[in-house]
Amino acid sequence: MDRFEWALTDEDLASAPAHTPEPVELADLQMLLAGAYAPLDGFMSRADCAAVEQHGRLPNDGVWPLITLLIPDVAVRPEAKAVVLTDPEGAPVGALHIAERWPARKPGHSYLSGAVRAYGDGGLPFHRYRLSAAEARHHLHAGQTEAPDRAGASRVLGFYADRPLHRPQLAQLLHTARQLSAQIVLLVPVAEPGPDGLEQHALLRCVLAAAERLPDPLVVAIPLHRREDQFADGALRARVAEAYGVTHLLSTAETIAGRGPRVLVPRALAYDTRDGQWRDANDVNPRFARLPLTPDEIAQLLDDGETLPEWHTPPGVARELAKARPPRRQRGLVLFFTGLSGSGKSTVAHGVAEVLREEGERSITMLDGDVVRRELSKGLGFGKEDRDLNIRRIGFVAAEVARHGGVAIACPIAPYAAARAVARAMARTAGADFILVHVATPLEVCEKRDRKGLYAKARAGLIRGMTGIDDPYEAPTDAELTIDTSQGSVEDAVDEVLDYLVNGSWISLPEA
Ligand SMILES: Nc1ncnc2c1ncn2[C@@H]1O[C@H](COP(=O)(O)OS(=O)(=O)O)[C@@H](OP(=O)(O)O)[C@H]1O
Ligand SMILES: Nc1ncnc2c1ncn2[C@@H]1O[C@H](COP(=O)(O)OP(=O)(O)O)[C@@H](O)[C@H]1O
Repeated sequence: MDRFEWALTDEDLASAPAHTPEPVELADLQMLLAGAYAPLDGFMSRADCAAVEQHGRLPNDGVWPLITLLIPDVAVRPEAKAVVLTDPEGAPVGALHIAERWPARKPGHSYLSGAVRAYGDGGLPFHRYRLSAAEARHHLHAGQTEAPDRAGASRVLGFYADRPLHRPQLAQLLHTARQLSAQIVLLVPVAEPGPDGLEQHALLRCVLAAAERLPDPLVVAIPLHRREDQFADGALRARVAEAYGVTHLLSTAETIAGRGPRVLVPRALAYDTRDGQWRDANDVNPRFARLPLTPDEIAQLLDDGETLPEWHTPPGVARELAKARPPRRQRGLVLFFTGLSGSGKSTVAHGVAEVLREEGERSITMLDGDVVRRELSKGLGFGKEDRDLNIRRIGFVAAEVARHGGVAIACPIAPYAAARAVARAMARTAGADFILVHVATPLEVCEKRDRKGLYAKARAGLIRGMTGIDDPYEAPTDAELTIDTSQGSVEDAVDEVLDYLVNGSWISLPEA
């Protein structure tokens, strides 16, 4: 592994170009700064990258994913000695002393390697829980109450809390910590929403509520980002845990390889209704056993507005989860119609909005095509880039509406799947639901309707780039609902959408 030198002056940094890295790179930077990737002290060198790509590991070291920084050449000129790395708001987080630069496969881009240092005050949410590896080890050392074991080392039991802890996980942790006489460290990954989509602050609050039930645990927020590769993720988790002083890792991950803490696979527990204890599932008479709820069962209870049962979830955790995932009736919702011009998106969307307004339970924001193009996307055309930008803007506004519990109804053509996926992701990140309705009326019918005469003009060659004629429409494969307005009345189409919303508990309507 290459070790890097840091030899930059304040003037070097003051005149260095700035660049906002991708979220994974920014998370890696923060991990490097926290000493969480020790012994790695900077973005990987070219030789290290080659080793990882070929063998999945660094020379004389264990399994590693690539820890790289890719920059556009225009952002950082070849003669630059350093680059200041900023968070998405532009606040500096760290600086890189460029040791090496080599061209990437992506045209116009290069990789940079070298040592990193903290710089500026950006990128520090979860401040109180963001301990560096050294601070965590110091804290654990100071908090040692148990005598060191025979080998002279004290034990630290680590657990990655990327989901809220319920009673079974708490029981497993307590049991294992007692057996080992170990202190407990809860590592909460906060670089991105959890695997079930739980927003990071909500996750941390859930973990803190659960932590009250453990004996003096150390809760650490770490900016660890998942990769595509589960194997590399597992290895990285073990390595980071080790850097934070963990000697034993309670983990369900199948693939934690190589060196690092001892990985303990927890026993399956069941709740014994006779005495209210969680114990080894094999030791509970099946007649009196309740198994832990699955993530899907928990999600269903929350969607329906049920309180999570006390035998399974401490009330403090249940309260936090109910706030983070309110019942669908109160949760923000983006209802996104897509389809060809004239397919009926606008007519059906307005029909649905009208019923919801009459009902009066929810606040409705209509992002109508014409209004959006006038107010939000004025000046944009119908080339791919402009259409994508239009959908991105709609997705952003819709997600903000939904973040605060509102219902946003949008009805653009949105011909490109990737742009629709961006809108979906923005809604999810805002803690809202996203329902894609494909208004799949056949082109011939849309063309016959031709309310604005655009199809006729397109056929006559008077306008270009008309969706469905000489511009693409990528039919969704991920629509929650598909309707065809060539069959049936407007009312039928509106009812189809309303039925879907009622059946999924997003709304309730009085019986007709
Ligand atoms: N070239 C071309 N292709 C498609 N549509 C065109 C075009 N030029 C203008 N129009 C009119 O603009 C409306 C579509 O705008 P959108 O904002 O929904 O389009 S997109 O989602 O950004 O692709 C669309 O309105 P709707 O009929 O309500 O869909 C058209 O009337
Ligand atoms: N079942 C139906 N659902 C929706 N629209 C219908 C239906 N039957 C006929 N139409 C007509 O089709 C046209 C659809 O236009 P519009 O809603 O503006 O489409 P879009 O927003 O997709 O461009 C309207 O004139 C509407 O009255």
